[in-house]
Amino acid sequence: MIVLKLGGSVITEKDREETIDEDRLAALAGALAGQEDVALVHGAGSFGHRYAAKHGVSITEGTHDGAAVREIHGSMERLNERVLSALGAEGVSAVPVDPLSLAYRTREGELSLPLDGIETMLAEGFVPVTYGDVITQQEKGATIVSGDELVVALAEGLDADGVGLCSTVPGVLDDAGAVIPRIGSYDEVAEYLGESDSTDVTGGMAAKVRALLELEAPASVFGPDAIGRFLAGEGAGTRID
Ligand SMILES: Nc1ncnc2c1ncn2[C@@H]1O[C@H](COP(=O)(O)OP(=O)(O)OP(=O)(O)O)[C@@H](O)[C@H]1O
Ligand SMILES: C=C(C)CCOP(=O)(O)O
Repeated sequence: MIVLKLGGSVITEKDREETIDEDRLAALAGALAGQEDVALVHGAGSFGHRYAAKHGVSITEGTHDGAAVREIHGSMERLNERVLSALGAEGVSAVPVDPLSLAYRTREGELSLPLDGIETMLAEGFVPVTYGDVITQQEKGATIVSGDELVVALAEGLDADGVGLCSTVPGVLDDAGAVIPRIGSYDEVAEYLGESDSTDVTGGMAAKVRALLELEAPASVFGPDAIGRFLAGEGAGTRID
């Protein structure tokens, strides 16, 4: 099975509040038509990040304010609903997986994500669709979990054969803007890796590469045009292994 993340900046217009990139989302959903054995994750883009920033909540900064949690989570639910309906329109048997209700962080910040329900969804032919969200954390109230963290937890826990991150960029880029074909260690590319270029409380490309290098399964970072190649098992963007 594969774990695939649709980047928030791909499926939304990241600089326009709560705005979907309809054409992009429809094209990605079309590429996934007929696909099974895939767990999907999506990021926040213009939906979750600005509410998280407004309330000062991040992966490490928590809140005990229920209204803040509801506002961040509500925004992500609205985005998830749109992703589900785009997938549904292509006949994908997509079903939601809500991190706030399912997952939590320990006091040390470790993510706990029970997988039995998701495994059963996959076994029954559903395509689970989860997303970066706000989740509770012991002694901190609630913090953000990024879609990238969920990708790692799903890939490890479900023993994925492959991992894909579909982002706005065609891959991890070097200082000349060229796609780096393969990354085997963080140090070889650290100088090129930066933060996201818009409001993003979870880290941009540096955090992604770091997390993907820790996985057993090979991972790829690619742009929306390459999703078909990725799903066909062909080379797409940057391979991280
Ligand atoms: N060396 C690099 N190569 C490619 N992108 C880079 C690099 N350094 C920084 N970036 C930034 O990382 C961004 C991708 O990370 P970002 O977190 O925005 O993506 P996403 O996963 O699509 O969105 P989201 O986090 O909302 O789900 C790129 O748009 C770019 O601005
Ligand atoms: C900001 C929120 C709610 C989730 C962030 O998830 P990401 O866009 O995958 O980093």
